Amino acid sequence: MTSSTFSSLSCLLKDESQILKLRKRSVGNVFFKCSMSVKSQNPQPEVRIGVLGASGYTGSEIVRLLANHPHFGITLMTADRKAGQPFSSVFPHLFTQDLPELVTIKDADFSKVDAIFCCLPHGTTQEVIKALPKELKIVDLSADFRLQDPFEYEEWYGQPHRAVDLQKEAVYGLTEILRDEVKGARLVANPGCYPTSIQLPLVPLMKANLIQLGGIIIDSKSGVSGAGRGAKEANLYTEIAEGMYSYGITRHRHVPEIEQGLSEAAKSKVTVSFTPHLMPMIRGMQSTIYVEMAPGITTEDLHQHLKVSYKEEEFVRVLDKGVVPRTHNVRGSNYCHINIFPDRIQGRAIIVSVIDNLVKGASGQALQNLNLMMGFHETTGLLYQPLFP
Ligand SMILES: NC(=O)C1=CN([C@@H]2O[C@H](COP(=O)(O)OP(=O)(O)OC[C@H]3O[C@@H](n4cnc5c(N)ncnc54)[C@H](OP(=O)(O)O)[C@@H]3O)[C@@H](O)[C@H]2O)C=CC1
Ligand SMILES: CC(=O)N[C@@H](CCC(=O)OP(=O)(O)O)C(=O)O
Repeated sequence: MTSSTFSSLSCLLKDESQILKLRKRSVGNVFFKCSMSVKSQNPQPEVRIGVLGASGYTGSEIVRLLANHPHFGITLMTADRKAGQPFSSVFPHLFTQDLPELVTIKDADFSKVDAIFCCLPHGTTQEVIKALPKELKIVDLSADFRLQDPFEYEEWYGQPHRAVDLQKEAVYGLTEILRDEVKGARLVANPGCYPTSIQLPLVPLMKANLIQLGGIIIDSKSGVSGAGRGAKEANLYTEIAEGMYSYGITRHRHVPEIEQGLSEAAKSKVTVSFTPHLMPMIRGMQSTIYVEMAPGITTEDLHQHLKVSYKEEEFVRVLDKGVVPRTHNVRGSNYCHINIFPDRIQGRAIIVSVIDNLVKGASGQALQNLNLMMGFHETTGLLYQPLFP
């Protein structure tokens, strides 16, 4: 099929799954051009989107992804310190789009939107979402609504939860695992980046009782964009370049989120050793997970089970035996690559999982969720191929 045939055909298709099948026989870049032309012929968006925190890393990543979306159009964008500045001066790489100005949340007109991506710091988020009109669909990228138990929130976040009803209402948006719940949700708590990279491989294995619940060791590494765009001494180039360090040892706030998801999958309390590391790279995240297999189970069994579990999934790829997942191979995309290796210690396996923290670990998964909540195919606007190297 030639590029131009693909463009004309896929622009005529309404059903995103048909486009997906077509794309698999063509190239990703052509799909991008097609989606842009659909958008330009359709100036009134079907779904009007607000991005709260559009001047941050995850907010701007939402804006980048929505450039490729045929149904969603941005009609509201907020910022805090950068309110009043033209978006094109805050993020010149996104200058091609016709975007609204950056306003404060106080000045935002929520009658202009049908759905919200909330890309604000945790703590602030619960106060903001509590005050929003109740009919809005919301995907929240912060940690505020991920934990089901308000006391656990208080223990790990150091202050009482101030929107407990919303915390109860929120659905945890690990899309591949909780797709049906996400479809019917009004408020989705988008998972943290580390918990996404960890739960995607472990949840299916736990549900099938293929690994032991004890002795799980998780060593994770993140790019610096995971810490957001706000200026902090610890994130200066001089502090990050040519070195790495672990942080939050035994007390990182993603521990309860990881344990909550794994305990639900195992139907029994799971406790993990989790150590995150900051790496001298901009994007990307790797989790290396050491597990003990159930008696009689081999790494081939784990690999085969994950292959089967994710065989219909666009965004989770279980690599062929021996192929090492690399952050470069998912960069800028919504893909998660996973593989499993035998440990030298008998009975143990080593699982490696990689994502882009800003895409599958944040804005990409958020868009996947909002697509489902609004009744569209979940891959809509997300079929970017990774940016290698
Ligand atoms: N970065 C990542 O990889 C991931 C981040 N997350 C979570 O997503 C959320 C956003 O993260 P990220 O984009 O990295 O953060 P950034 O620091 O890059 O952006 C934060 C945004 O929130 C705005 N903001 C800050 N404080 C306030 C406030 N008090 N009132 C209103 N707006 C405010 C900022 O505006 P201004 O710049 O104008 O001051 C900016 O637009 C966080 O909760 C984060 O933990 C989740 C997964 C991964
Ligand atoms: C490198 C870095 O600093 N990463 C962040 C995690 C990013 C994330 O997922 O944060 P939320 O849970 O707030 O959404 C951290 O360790 O706190």
